[in-house]
This record gives sequence, structure tokens and C-alpha cells, in this order.
Amino acid sequence: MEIKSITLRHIKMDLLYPFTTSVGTEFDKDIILVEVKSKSGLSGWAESVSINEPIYNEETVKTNWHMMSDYLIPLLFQDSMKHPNEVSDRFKPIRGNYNAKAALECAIWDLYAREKNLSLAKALGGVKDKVEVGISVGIQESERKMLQQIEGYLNEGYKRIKVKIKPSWDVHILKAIRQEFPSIQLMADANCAYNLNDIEHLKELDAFHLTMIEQPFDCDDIIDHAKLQAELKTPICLDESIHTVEDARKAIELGSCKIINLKIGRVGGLTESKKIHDLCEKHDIPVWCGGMLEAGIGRAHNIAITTLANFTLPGDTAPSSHYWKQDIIEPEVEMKDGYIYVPESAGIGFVPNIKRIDDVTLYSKTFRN
Ligand SMILES: O=C(O)CCC(=O)C1=CC=C[C@@H](O)[C@@H]1C(=O)O
Ligand SMILES: [Mg+2]
Repeated sequence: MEIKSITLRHIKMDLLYPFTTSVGTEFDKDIILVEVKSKSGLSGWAESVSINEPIYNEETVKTNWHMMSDYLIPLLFQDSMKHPNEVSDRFKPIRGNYNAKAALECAIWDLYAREKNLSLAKALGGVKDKVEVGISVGIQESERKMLQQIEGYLNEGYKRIKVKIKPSWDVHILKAIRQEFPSIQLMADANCAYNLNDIEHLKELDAFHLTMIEQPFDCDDIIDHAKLQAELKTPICLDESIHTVEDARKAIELGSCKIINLKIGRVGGLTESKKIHDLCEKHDIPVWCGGMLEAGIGRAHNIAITTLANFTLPGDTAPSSHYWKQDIIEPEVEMKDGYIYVPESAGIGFVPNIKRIDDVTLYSKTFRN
């Protein structure tokens, strides 16, 4: 692959509905779109998943732009590459900054798959032609509103409901959901809202037969999670704590979790995602694909990775119409009976809608090799 140029576009899109977690509310989404052009004339596309504030992790849209422009793109321009697997090695001298690294790496995977005329799913070794879809429901202003929303989502066909929890919005809300919907696949995501002092309180959640509780403790913890998992029947799923296959190995060895939420952006790209997937498969740890309120291009990468065999639980890959008045790809991502059918055409399998992208672009910059 001979890279000719890389264009970064900062786009901004309104979310159809605000999304509230234990750490804050998102009303819109700023995204850095990456387009990598090769000398073959083809382009590969990806999105960076950071938000504007460092509240989910330490990266932001601005730090992503800085890392890509000043460090990562120059590393890509040093030499040509045969395979996207080489990108993560190229980025090794730069610590952390997983979201920024992932955005460039994913665009190069898309370009590679297009050059080979393979779908990204096939290029990654995917084995499914459709993927199961779950939905992530933010904290609501009332219990009644929450129940109404869940009923609507179940009617739309979603296979699993994930609700955001925090100390004042947990036991009563899960109890109400279970009373109304006794047999649905239900899970809770705390985004780090608890600590060791909450173990007795969290044990109350075992009564609700949750598929898992996601990231109850700190964003860099795997020690206290192991203590909690030893006391809980409910499987713990780690999200924020896992950035590398080494993090996953240590968490599995310690017994810190029984499930991992794999977010491509959080782990620096598709190559590391595959490594974590393979390690988890070996240890009978199911994985699923988490969402970061991506627009269509990021969502397409999520759909492709979900086709790997050990993605055995529904992902947060809701269709375009759940988030946006109009998405940035054609066709938009659609869900049928709780499934997304995986596109078979080359690369991510969706076409970037340049007119729509231009309409939502705040600024852009092209780097030439
Ligand atoms: O993309 C989606 O629909 C899932 C959204 C979601 O749950 C999350 C998005 C962004 C940051 C986090 O709060 C979070 C998560 O922790 O999984
Ligand atoms: Mg999470």
C-alpha cells in the first residue's frame, strides 16, 4: 500500500436524543473523519471515537487531531506498508492515544480490503453474514420514561437492553425493569461509578439475572474488579480498563471479569481487537462490540469486527436512524428483526456520502506523502 495523502475532517452532528451516563450528557458528536488515499486511487475511511471532554477516557477530539497530525501521520509517511497489521508496530513508540491510533489504523484496514476487493469483515477473518444488535439506554428523567423507552426498543426488535446506572439510579430501576420484562437479556453499565465500599450494595444486583455488569469500578482498575467478581454471581464485563491484549491477559488471569466489551477505538485499532478476540476465545471469555455513538463509518467498522466468531453477545451497533437525522454513508445502517446484515462489497461496504460530509464539516486538512 502506497499512501498518497491523508485528509482529516472535523465534523459535528446533532444526536437525535441526548445520551446520559454516570459521567455526563452528550447532545451532539464531534468526530474526526480520516480518509487515507493510496497511489492506486482508492480511499480508506474511518472515524475517531473521542468526544470533546476527557470524561470517558483521557483523549479528546483536540488531542486526537494533535496526535494524528504531529506524530502518527509522520510515522505512516516514513515508509510504505504491505499489510495493516504493520500499523500498530509503527505506532509503538507513541504511548497511549488509542483512539487516535485506531482512527488511522482502521482507515488503512478499509483501504487494504478495498485494494484486495474483499469486504472488511472477510479481510478480518469474519464468519457471520448478520450480527445481533443490542441497545444502550442512557439515564432518564424518570422510571416511567425508562420503561416506555425499553418497551419501544423491544418492539423495534433489539436483542439486548443495556441501561446506564449510577449509585442513585440502580437497584430500583433494575427492579422495575425486571418486573415489567422478566425474561429479556438485560445488562447494566456503570462507567466507573462505584468502588470497593459498594460491594454489599452491588451484590443486590445479583437478584436481577443480568447478563453482565459493565465497568463498575475505576477506569484503570483490574485488582478491585477481581475482588468484586469473587463476591458477585453476575459476570463483570470490562470496558474502560482494557486497552491492549496484555491488559486482557492480566484481567483474565486475575479473574477481574468474565466478559470483555471490545471497542476498536479503545484498543488502538482492528489488529489489537483481533488479538484480544483470539485470546478471549482461548479462555472462553465472550466478547461483544461496544459503541461510542459512532456515525456510519465507525459503525461499519464495528459491524465488520463483530463478524468474528467469539463475538457471541449482541453489540451496541444500533442502526443509523437511532442516532442521526441523516447519516454520513449510503445506504444507512438498517436493522431487521434485531439483526444487521453484513455488507459484502469491498472494504467497510458502505459509501461515504460526500455531500452530507461536506455539510457537517467544520474544517479539514490534507497531509501529502
Ligand atoms: O454507541 C452506543 O450506542 C453506545 C453508547 C455507550 O454506551 C457509550 C458511549 C460512549 C461512552 C460510554 O458512555 C459508553 C459505554 O461506556 O459503553
Ligand atoms: Mg461502557
